[in-house]
Amino acid sequence: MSAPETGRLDRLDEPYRKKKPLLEVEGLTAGYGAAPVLHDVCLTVRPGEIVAVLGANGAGKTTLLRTLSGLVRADGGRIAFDGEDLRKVRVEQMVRLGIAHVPEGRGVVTELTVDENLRLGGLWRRDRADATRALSEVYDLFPALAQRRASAGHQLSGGERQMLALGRALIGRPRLLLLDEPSLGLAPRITAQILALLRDLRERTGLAVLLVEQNVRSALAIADEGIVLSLGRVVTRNSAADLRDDADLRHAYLGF
Ligand SMILES: Nc1ncnc2c1ncn2[C@@H]1O[C@H](COP(=O)(O)OP(=O)(O)OP(=O)(O)O)[C@@H](O)[C@H]1O
Repeated sequence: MSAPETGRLDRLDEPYRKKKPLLEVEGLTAGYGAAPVLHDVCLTVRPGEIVAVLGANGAGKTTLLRTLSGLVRADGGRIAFDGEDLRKVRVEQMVRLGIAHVPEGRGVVTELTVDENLRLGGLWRRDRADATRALSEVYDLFPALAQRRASAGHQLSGGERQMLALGRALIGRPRLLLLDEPSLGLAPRITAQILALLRDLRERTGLAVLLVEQNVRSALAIADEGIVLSLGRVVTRNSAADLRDDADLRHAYLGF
């Protein structure tokens, strides 16, 4: 396998390139048993940067997010978040540190109401007033959820559930969002709304996002950088604009 192509990253838009990385991953190896799924994965995400993780089914995208959030144990390599060694941080401490993971399949508690689900995301806040403020910020972001705050999770549409999962992650005001397949099962219009919201959040709050997405065009439309995984290895890292616009790159790494 040839070394990942990285030269074009120099052309990424400022100011993101100047900022110190928030997440730094080097030589990451991880998997579920004897044979690793991820091999020697390296990536960085800077504050306010959206990095899309692309690749075919089974390439290891979900495993990467699960390893970063501590759900899968890393066998080797370095994961640093704001300089702190994430491999030593327990899963339940990730939210306090500023990392939120929205897994594929969304993880909404279907028996609880919208309001209760959101409060779960802010339970760790000591200050009740702050938790209430965070809750109203999320309702401002998702007016559809505000209208359904008393509805149970199982009464929501797929799009509403995805918004709820995202809202629950955002209530902790994370610095880094690990987002797995937000478009899964959603109508293109809802997907576009959710992705536009991410872009807006990063502009306003400096939120950094590591975005796993099967819908390559949508992901590259909002991302700054794209990383392509194949069989658990990073085969290329490029600016999203190059992956979008350079037909040779697209054919070589994304197959379209
Ligand atoms: N819990 C698990 N136990 C054992 N192997 C697993 C487990 N989850 C995933 N794998 C294997 O790890 C590899 C990578 O899977 P992963 O779900 O990370 O890929 P992916 O790129 O997210 O795929 P998709 O786009 O289909 O969701 C696959 O070969 C898969 O079979």
